[in-house]
Formats: sequence, structure tokens, C-alpha cells
Amino acid sequence: MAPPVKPASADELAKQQRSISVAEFFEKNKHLLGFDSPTRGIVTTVKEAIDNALDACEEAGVLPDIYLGIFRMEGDIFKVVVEDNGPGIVPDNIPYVFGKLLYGSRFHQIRQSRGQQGIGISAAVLYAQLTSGRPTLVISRCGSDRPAYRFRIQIKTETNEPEILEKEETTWDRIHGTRIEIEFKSSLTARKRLVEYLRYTSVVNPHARIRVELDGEAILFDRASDEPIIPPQAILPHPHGVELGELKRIAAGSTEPLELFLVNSFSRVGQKTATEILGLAGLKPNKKASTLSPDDLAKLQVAMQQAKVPPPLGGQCLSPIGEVLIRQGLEKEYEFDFCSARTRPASVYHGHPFIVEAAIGYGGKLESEGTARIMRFANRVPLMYQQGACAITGCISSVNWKTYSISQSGLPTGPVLLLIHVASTNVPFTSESKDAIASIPDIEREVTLALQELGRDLKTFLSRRDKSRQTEERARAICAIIPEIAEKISETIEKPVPDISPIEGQIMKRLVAKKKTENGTVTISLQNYTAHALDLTLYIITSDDLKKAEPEAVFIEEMDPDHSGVWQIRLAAGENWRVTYQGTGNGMIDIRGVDEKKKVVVDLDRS
Ligand SMILES: Nc1ncnc2c1ncn2[C@@H]1O[C@H](COP(=O)(O)OP(=O)(O)OP(=O)(O)O)[C@@H](O)[C@H]1O
Repeated sequence: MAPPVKPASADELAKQQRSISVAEFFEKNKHLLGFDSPTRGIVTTVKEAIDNALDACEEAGVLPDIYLGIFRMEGDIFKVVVEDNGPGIVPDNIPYVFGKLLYGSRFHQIRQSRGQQGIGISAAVLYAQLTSGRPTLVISRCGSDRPAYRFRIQIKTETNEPEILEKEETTWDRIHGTRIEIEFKSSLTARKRLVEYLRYTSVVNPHARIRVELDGEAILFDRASDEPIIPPQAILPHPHGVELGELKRIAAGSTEPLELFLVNSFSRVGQKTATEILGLAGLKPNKKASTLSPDDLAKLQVAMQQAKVPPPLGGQCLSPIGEVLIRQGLEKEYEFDFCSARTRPASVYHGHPFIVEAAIGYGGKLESEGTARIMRFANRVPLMYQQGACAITGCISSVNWKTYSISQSGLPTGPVLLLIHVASTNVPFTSESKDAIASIPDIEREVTLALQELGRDLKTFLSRRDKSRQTEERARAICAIIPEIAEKISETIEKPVPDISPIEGQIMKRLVAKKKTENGTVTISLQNYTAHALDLTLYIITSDDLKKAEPEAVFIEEMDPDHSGVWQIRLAAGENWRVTYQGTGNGMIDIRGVDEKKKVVVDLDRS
């Protein structure tokens, strides 16, 4: 029998107490930051570095030109290289940015940005040294008049402080920007997801160009727009979003009397609102904010929540993508029969402004079987994991897609793509790994409304398409029997079978092109029976002399013994056009500018 375990005394326990550095904590709990496996580690590292590159370019107002290289080194060690053309990082800050967790420029600012916590890239550095034992290389330059610096850095986990293994001035052909090289143990099992992450990033950042070298394969995600993003501006906290601890900290740092303190420290608070808040709290306007007792602070915080304060202005601190660019971004990477996008008006949850954007793609090259492709984004960053735990997925499942003519099994099924983007000054993630959005009713309502609007758009498209398919089928059936009728009638009245192409063109709503030669005059006529204006190019290749054609060709090329003539024609719906020339009518004609299915070409000289 094992000897009984002696319980520890309070003194013995006291000896074991010690503080834990945040780096030690995350070294043990790396799954919280998205480094739960080597497969996922590579996706998270790339994501953190690219998000930072995009954020930095956005802050500097430059069009992002990003290079990503992923190289297999020896064994299962991989090297990730990310280089950007952002503003660079000043040399004094480089060790902290990469060698200290919870260090960053965005945590204290209220505005939309990809990074928030100041933990992402240093967590990747920590993961690298943990799995490969290798430090991270950083090169950065802040302008043409400044030298570039090269660092090798790792993190002292016991203290969460940077350890600089190498620092030197260096030459670099970029005028400004940052390059990092991180080596860690991984695999390329997640290759598909990695490419998907990059594709999704490119869709919601249509102003970015990302050049990729992925283990020997070159991929380019080019930009669809040359407009840099207007960087969102930081705003003051909104009274409805302030918690007691935060209020205590802000008040302690103020030298102003309460009324001025409220007006100057919070967004959307004017003198009238400040008076209302102070009235509700029962506090005097000239009392100094820094002298408030804990009781006064608690009353003030409650009054701030109760007072009617206009919602924060989302336009200034948020940067939605916009309907046109979402569609451009999607259509650059996917092919659809139909695509529609919506940007909802700015809204607020717990005092934090947010905007929901959504898009739907249907048909085209989307897979016709299985559940819809769902693309979730927060502040222009793709959310690649934990789809089932995300409030966005819950909203998609709760919409009744059948009312919009889409089959559904929880999620919609069929050739459907859904994109949802939540942009906020404070995206409520379910964890530090920023994979899923928490269930916040105000956000869920906006997502659902956006999806319903898109569902209605799709339904309109589908019913129009079905109607035009029906009309076309009917027209096709009629056209199929016209030649027979024409033949029968001509037999009865003993006349030659007439040219039925104009009737066919009229019924099928097509462009009818006819070529006919009579007494040495060739006539080519075009009749637009479609419902739209057409911009057409007519090519004639023949040995007949085209130089004297009426009207004149815009271009004639001699290709002995043939000539080719080109005519540019704009034909309004219902309009017709003709060209004539002398000759035998040999050769061929070709018409561009109209879908093959929408034209009937009849060469009467050959019939
Ligand atoms: N490529 C870069 N160019 C310029 N500055 C950068 C770059 N990468 C990081 N930084 C700076 O380093 C800081 C820390 O980056 P880090 O990735 O650790 O956190 P974050 O992006 O602020 O937040 P999160 O942890 O949510 O990703 C950033 O806030 C930014 O100021």
C-alpha cells in the first residue's frame, strides 16, 4: 500500500507562490492564441504577419505590396518570410514589437484595426523559439533618409522581455517597410487553408497586392482597386460603453471640472448631455473629476448608461469595404451567375460602433452540391477556424432560406457563397485567438437583416431567370416547328421556301445576320431583335474587293488572295444595318460583341 500523502501546509504552499510572466503563460497555453498544432501554427503565423503588414500600410496611407514566402528548410522546419512596404518600425521599438507579448500601438485606440491586443506577432516569435529554437530575423527601414536595421530577437519567457541577439545597421533596397523571417516546426498539411486564407484576405482587401511563393509554387493575388483605404480615425470612448474601472482610470488622470471632463473625454457628449448625466448622478458640474469618491464614480457610471446619448459616429472610426469593392473583390476570385452585396448603416453595441457588410454569390463555378461556402470576416480579417462557434454561422442557420428559393439543411445548400464582414472598434471575439464572434444580439440582428436583404435580391434574380428560361423554352419549341410549317405552306402554294431567320430572330430575341448575293452585289444585313443595344464588330474575309464597300470599313487588311475588312457597328434594340459591295459573295463573315447563343448567322449564298 502506498504511504498516505501528507497534505501541504500553508507555509509550504506559500513557498510555491510566484508570479507568472505572460510569456510563460502563453508558452503553456499557446492554443489560446491559435498555435494549438504545427499545422495551425503556420496559418496563424502567416495571418498575424500579413494582418500587421496590412494594418501598417493602411495607417501610412500606402497601397500594400506584400511578399509572402514559405520555404521548407531541413526536416520539419519551415521558414515564413513576410515583407511589406509599410512605414517601418523605429529601431528602438523593434525588440518590443517582436520580443514582448502585450506590446502594441492599437490596444488603447478606439478605431477599426486588424490587430488589437499587441500579442499576435510576438506570439509567433515565441512559438518559433519554442519549436525550432531559432530567433526571429527582422529588417526594417523608416524612410529614404534613414538606415535600415537588422535584428535577431527572441523572448526571455521568464520575464517577457526581448533578448537582442544581433543588431546592426544594414543596406536594404526598400525605402520603407518591414521584413520578418520566422522559422518553426510545422507541416504544409494546411496548404489548402493557407491559400484559402490568402484568397479571402485578397477579397476583402481589394487594394492589396500579395505575391506568394509557397514551397516552390508562385501565386499572385493582385489588387482590384488602386484606391488606398482612408485610415479610420480614433475616437473617444462612448459613455454607453464605459465600465466603472475604466471611468475611474480616466477620471484620475483628469484635471478638469466634471462638466468639461465629460465633454472632453467622451464621444458624442455636448454640454446638454453632460448636464443631463450630472443631473441623473446628482453631482455638481464644477466638482473636479479626479476628486470623485468610489460612490460618486459608481453613480456617474450608472448615469452615463441612463442618459440619452447619440450613438457614436461609425463613419469616422470604421472602414467598411463598400458594396462595389466587395463585389469586385469576389468577382476577381470567383465566377458567379449572380452577385449582390450590402453595407448596412452603422450601429452600436454596448457603446461600440460597428457595421455589418454581407454579400451573396450564386451559380457560376460554385459547387452545386453540399453546404454553401461561408466566408466570415472581422475588420477585414478572414476567420478561418471555429465556424460552428461563431455568431455569424448561427445567424446564417436561423434565416429561413427556403423563402428565398434556396434549399437548406441548417446552413443553406447548393451553389451559394455567403460573405459576412463585421467591422467594429471592438470586435467581440470569443477568445484571444480571434476565430469566432460572440453572440451579441445587436450584431446578430444586423447580420440577419443583411442576409435577409441578400436573400430577397437572390429570389428576384432566380424568379427572373426562371421566367426568361420558360420564355426561351417556349420560343425554342415554336422555332422548332416553323421550318416544317414554312415547307408545308410553300408546298401547298407552290412557291420556294422563304427565309425564316427574321421570324426566328424575332421570337428568340437574337441578332440576325444575313448574307445574300444578287446580280453581283453582296449585301450583309444585321437586325438587332434583342432587348439591348449591341456594340458589334463585323469581320468579312473574302477575295471580293472590299475597298469600295458601302459604308466603308474602318480597317482593311490585304492577305493575298483574300482581304479582310472590319466594321464597328452600334445597333440599338430593334435597329438594323447593312453593308454592300460588288463581288461574288465568297468567303466568310464573323460577328463579335454578342453571345454565340444570341445570334443567328445565315449565309443565303450557301443555302
Ligand atoms: N509590419 C509592421 N509594420 C509596422 N508596425 C508593425 C508591424 N508589425 C507590427 N507592428 C507594430 O507592432 C505592434 C504589435 O504587433 P502585434 O502583432 O503583436 O499586435 P497587434 O497587431 O497590435 O494586435 P493583435 O495581437 O491583436 O494582432 C503593432 O500594434 C504595430 O504597432
